[in-house]
Amino acid sequence: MGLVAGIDSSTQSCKVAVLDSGTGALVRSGKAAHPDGTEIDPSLWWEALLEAVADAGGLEGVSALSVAGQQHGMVLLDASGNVLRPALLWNDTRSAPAANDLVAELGAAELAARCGSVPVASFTITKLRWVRDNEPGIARRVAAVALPHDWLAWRLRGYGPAGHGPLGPDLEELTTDRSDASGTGYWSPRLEDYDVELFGHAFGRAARVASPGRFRQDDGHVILPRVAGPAETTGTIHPTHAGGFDGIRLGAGAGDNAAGALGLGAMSGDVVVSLGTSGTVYAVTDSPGADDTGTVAVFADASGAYLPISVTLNAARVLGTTASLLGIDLERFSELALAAEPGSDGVVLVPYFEGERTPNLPDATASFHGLSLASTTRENVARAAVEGMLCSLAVGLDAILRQGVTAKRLLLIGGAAQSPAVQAATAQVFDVPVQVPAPGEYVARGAAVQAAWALSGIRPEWPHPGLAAPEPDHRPAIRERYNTAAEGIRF
Ligand SMILES: Nc1ncnc2c1ncn2[C@@H]1O[C@H](COP(=O)(O)OP(=O)(O)O)[C@@H](O)[C@H]1O
Ligand SMILES: O=C(CO)[C@@H](O)[C@H](O)COP(=O)(O)O
Repeated sequence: MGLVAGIDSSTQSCKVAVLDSGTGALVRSGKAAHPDGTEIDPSLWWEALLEAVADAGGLEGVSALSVAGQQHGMVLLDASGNVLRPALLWNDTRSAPAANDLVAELGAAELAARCGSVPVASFTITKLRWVRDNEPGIARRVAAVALPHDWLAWRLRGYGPAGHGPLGPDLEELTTDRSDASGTGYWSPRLEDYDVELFGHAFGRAARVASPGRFRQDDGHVILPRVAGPAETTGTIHPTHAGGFDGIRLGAGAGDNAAGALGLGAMSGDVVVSLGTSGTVYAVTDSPGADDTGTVAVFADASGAYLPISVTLNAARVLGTTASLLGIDLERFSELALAAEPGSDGVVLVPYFEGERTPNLPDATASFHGLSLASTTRENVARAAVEGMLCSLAVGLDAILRQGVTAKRLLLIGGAAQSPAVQAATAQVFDVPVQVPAPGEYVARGAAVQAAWALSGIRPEWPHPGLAAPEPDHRPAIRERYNTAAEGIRF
């Protein structure tokens, strides 16, 4: 039995899945937590990755591995490969004014045309503009900019600063993939290339693509990771980081949502709703769309196609926060929500607890609406939290469908997808047949798909894990009440 491994280094944790390369059956898995926060020292991701690999029983028998990661995180490296500051993550909103500046300077339509998206605070390019304006001393020392999965893969291959990488700090060996490059805001899905002029406009410094084997002259250019192809082997894991095993191939890696699509085998006609720290709704399309409203970002996927996506800042933690408010655990929370009627008797939660990315309201806060003496019950509050989390994503799906995407099946994944209340409410909020794959880490599974693809040269078609299917039960009134409440919010 050949083995492949997939890693998901996401916001709240690092997950490792070791699978049978022939059947896709899960053989063993591991997990390690990440600290909370919107800016994190990448060395904590590295330690969690090593801990999660150990928790999964190590890499013995593994022939290939890929790393998927939370998107957009800004890892700044100096010429010696040192991380210059904690990484600002996708959910850090301090660069919202910088995003507004870029839109004011270049226009939403031009930005969307050049790099597929209207950048908001989540995008790497806005974080770079924030560093230029607020940390000029650091900006001057930046020799390379990497994303979380890029940096972890570079470290796994043995590169790193003195004392942390047996192969030394060769920045020319940095690689990424098209799906994660899409989230920088300076890589174009249409051109399949970086827009280095846009990078220079935002950061005030010239950039070039990493060139393996190039003798590094300090030409003053910021190095951007080379974009590897979907089935490319970018190197091997250094034995030091593989428990002494040598020759384990490393795939290109991916952004977590694109890896999730690979893990599900999502194809045209599928839409995926992922309820993790972020809420995402995305489809797989053969051509890039365009959206200059900012509701939909046009990313590349990890298979050579495209991934129009809408993302919210507030997803699974809406339920955790509300459960804490009610003093109950998530299992009891689901029971309570199911005890309420669909529509929560008119109670609506607009869940902008951390501000919101879509719509772009970084300073917003959450709000309850429709509370009366009769409707203010624990059951209605719980259900309103579930419905509000889903409705905010349904707005994004509407925008994706307006691009001509067809939704024949909605696949529900992410930690909160395991909630029976979430599964039932999804069938009521969305007017698309819902299927819930068996509990699993589909981002890590997708990274393992990529690893198997790099190993064999053929994209594996592993059988689809078991699916639950809540009965269709669309309740348009839920969205109507939510839209009325949300439209009134301005920050
Ligand atoms: N049964 C459940 N009901 C509601 N939320 C859940 C449930 N199980 C896990 N979660 C939530 O899912 C989140 C973790 O999901 P995950 O997809 O791993 O997140 P991420 O990939 O962003 O780290 C946590 O916030 C956790 O509280
Ligand atoms: O910002 C995005 C996608 O644009 C998020 O999807 C992040 O990639 C974080 O993912 P999770 O940690 O929530 O899985």
